[in-house]
Amino acid sequence: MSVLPEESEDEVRADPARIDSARAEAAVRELLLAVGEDPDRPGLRDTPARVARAYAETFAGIWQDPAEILATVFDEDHDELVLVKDIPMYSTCEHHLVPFHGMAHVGYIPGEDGRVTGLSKLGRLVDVYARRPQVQERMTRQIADALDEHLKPRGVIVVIEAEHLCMGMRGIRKPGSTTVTSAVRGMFRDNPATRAEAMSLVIGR
Ligand SMILES: Nc1nc2c(ncn2[C@@H]2O[C@H](COP(=O)(O)OP(=O)(O)OP(=O)(O)O)[C@@H](O)[C@H]2O)c(=O)[nH]1
Ligand SMILES: [Zn+2]
Repeated sequence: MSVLPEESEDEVRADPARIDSARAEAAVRELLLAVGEDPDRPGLRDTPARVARAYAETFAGIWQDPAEILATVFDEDHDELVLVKDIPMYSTCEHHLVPFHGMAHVGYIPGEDGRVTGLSKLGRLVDVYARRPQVQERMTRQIADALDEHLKPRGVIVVIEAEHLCMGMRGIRKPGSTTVTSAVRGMFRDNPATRAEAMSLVIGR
């Protein structure tokens, strides 16, 4: 029996049965025709199938349930901050279907029961919401709300710093600009000092 690493390639590739591959392939072929390309030339012949497979991975989060990820909890009796910083994330801007990417920082203060979840689960949670057509603000809130709902913590803080390729490679063409969004719940929302302390830990390098 083989033991898969935490985030195996197989796992990331998602469930191909969940995507209508034939439909995705036909759509990519149409798009290539629409921009004036020849989808039958040798270099593009396999492209619709490749894009369909890539989309199955890029949008795998549509089919994933955050509750399953956050079902792993440990009784640690910990009542102070748990923060995982610099979680790399790749998402897709739902307006232009091009990537935005950067870092997510996810922290929480466990609830009365002192239960914590596995550290890797915070990264998995980010992926569940990143692998969907997204808007950065919504993704930030969704991560915070999922933690709030499933862990019942005293507080949650989520900060995402990302570069949107739709603002770099096209349109306004401002490559290198970073968009920072935050969502705070519980203690981080109610107590400015707690929030400021967490923010300095998150943003401080
Ligand atoms: N608030 C927010 N805006 C986003 C995000 N991703 C992309 N956008 C913006 O969505 C907007 C879409 O604007 P539209 O005027 O409908 O589309 P557009 O003509 O392609 O806009 P330009 O990008 O300005 O060329 C743009 O201003 C993008 O910068 C995001 O995650 N959050
Ligand atoms: Zn965009």
